[in-house]
Amino acid sequence: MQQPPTSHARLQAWVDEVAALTTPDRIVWCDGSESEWTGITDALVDSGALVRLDPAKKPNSFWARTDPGDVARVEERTFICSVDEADAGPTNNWMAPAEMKATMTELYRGCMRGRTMYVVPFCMGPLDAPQPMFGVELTDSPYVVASMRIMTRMGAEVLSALESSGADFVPALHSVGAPLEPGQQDVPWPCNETKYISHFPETREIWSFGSGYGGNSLLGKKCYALRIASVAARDEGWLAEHMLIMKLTSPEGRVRYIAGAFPSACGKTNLAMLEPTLPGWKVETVGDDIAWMRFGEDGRLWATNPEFGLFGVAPGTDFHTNPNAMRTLAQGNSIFTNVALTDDGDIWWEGMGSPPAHLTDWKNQDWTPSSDAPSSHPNSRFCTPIEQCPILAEEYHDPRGVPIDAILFGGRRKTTIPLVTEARDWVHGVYLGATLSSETTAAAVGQVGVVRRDPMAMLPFIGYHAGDYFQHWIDMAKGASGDAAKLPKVFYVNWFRRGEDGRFLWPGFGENSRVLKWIAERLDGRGEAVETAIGHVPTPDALDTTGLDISEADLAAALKVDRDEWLAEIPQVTEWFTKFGDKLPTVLWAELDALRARLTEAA
Ligand SMILES: Nc1nc2c(ncn2[C@@H]2O[C@H](COP(=O)(O)OP(=O)(O)OP(=O)(O)O)[C@@H](O)[C@H]2O)c(=O)[nH]1
Ligand SMILES: O=C([O-])CC(=O)C(=O)O
Ligand SMILES: [Mn+2]
Repeated sequence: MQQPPTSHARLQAWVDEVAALTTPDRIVWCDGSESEWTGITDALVDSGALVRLDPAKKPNSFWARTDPGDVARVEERTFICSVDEADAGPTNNWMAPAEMKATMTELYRGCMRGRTMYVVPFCMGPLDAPQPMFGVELTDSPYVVASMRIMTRMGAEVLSALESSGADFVPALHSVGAPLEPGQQDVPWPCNETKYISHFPETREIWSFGSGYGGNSLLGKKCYALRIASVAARDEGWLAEHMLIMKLTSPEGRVRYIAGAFPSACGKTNLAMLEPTLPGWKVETVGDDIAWMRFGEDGRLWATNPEFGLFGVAPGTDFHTNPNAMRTLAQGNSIFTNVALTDDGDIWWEGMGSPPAHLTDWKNQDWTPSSDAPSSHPNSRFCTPIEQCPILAEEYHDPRGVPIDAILFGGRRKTTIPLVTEARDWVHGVYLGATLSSETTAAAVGQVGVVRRDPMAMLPFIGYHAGDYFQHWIDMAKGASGDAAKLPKVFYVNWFRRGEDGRFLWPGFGENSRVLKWIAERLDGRGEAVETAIGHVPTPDALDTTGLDISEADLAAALKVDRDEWLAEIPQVTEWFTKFGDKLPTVLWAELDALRARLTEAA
């Protein structure tokens, strides 16, 4: 008798059960090998789903176009299916697990007909971690398999580690929801108008249906490493956060590790890969999107990046803004989705220098610089191996991670929020995170540019009640062996404040190193600041602006604490906090009261 593909009984039973429900033509157990990648990408090229880029320009790289209706995360269709509705809280969509499973089971029935079901064993974080974080994704999308090979550690090694440890894994089921009838011609981007991105926090399961877009389909990323992991983190006393992690070294050689939470498409990848304009300063990348943070034996908060690749916003990325991303991509082995294709087999997007005379746009139409619409979707993405990043920190590979000195919160705000503010203490820092606001971006389906609260940049990713999440953050102070000095210092940044003429006041990108320098000085107990009603803000002189082309007026406007703008925030924050009822930690109400009092006193 033939050996079953795995000795892991629970995995085998689940694969059999899903196959019986979804009825794929065949099942492939992915080993993650080079030859498997070649086979999958060759087949996608043959079917027209991918276009191979010119190997002289981007070796082993591909251009993908989605269905125009499947370009971003679908927050309206994302569900936290806790047993008790109250556990999902006011910021999540909820459906009872049994009801969701009944609904989705009918959608899944026969949904892989005519397709291959791939079994993708993956591990979030290093495989040699003390407790490797396993998952297995079942998917009928070869695009997802290829992308998962870039974004996670996956394949035979993971499966054998899973088998030999007998460890548990997060089962993550994905289907594009587009069965093929015999003889039916496939489309380049199969998907379904009906979409569900469902999470079952108690049983740690993920069910995704109808979308092939990365944020909805690469289930190790947002679904596992944020939504499911945030629940595990609450239960076990750690944090799963939407954060970049960077290593910052001063000219004197002093190393600081900084984590930063900015909402989707608000600058994490760019800050994580920053090339400082200040001489002698060095930035190295540990992570660009997700941080898992646990207390070490030393009482400090240590962060790891569970991912293996970068799934970054393409538009705006070029040699001036993010040279290290360009160098990463130049090495190839990447998938570009919804960008434009040049006539000579390379990729292009808005922000990458002056446009060529002709392109094929993300909708596969001819495009010229006189075209009305952009050539690339604003949420077009590159998917590329993080190990190709030329400034990857060696600590990336260390399962212990790095001890975090500072946490930055930041959003995209035209007004109100100064370039940088240091929190007064940990609880005030949690208040800043809990009230973080940002203009919406193209990373999620819906209106762009609307200011909304996005607490800790986790609004779409908290897998439970956000009020409990705030309390969990406050309780982290107890985890630092009671020694508050060991907690990271919290800062609030805004690279996106604008002048009355609509210009960005601050040049951003590599120039953000000047703000990082001030933060490092504050960590050293140096750095000039004024104590304002909202926290400690640098004096214009305290920022190193040597060689920077910025007017005094713009710098002052970027740093300004405008009392009226801040007073106008108070009723909005009150309304926001009221949503959480008695789940809102009372210390956060106290922070709001204290802020109001300070603002009024300052009058
Ligand atoms: N003006 C300005 N724009 C920036 C800055 N940093 C990033 N951006 C732009 O903001 C957009 C998104 O930046 P990313 O760094 O990809 O955002 P992210 O936070 O990693 O986003 P997700 O991958 O969606 O979580 C890009 O178009 C960038 O060019 C900055 O300092 N100033
Ligand atoms: O998940 C995605 O599609 C990309 C991402 O990082 C985000 O939206 O924050
Ligand atoms: Mn993200």
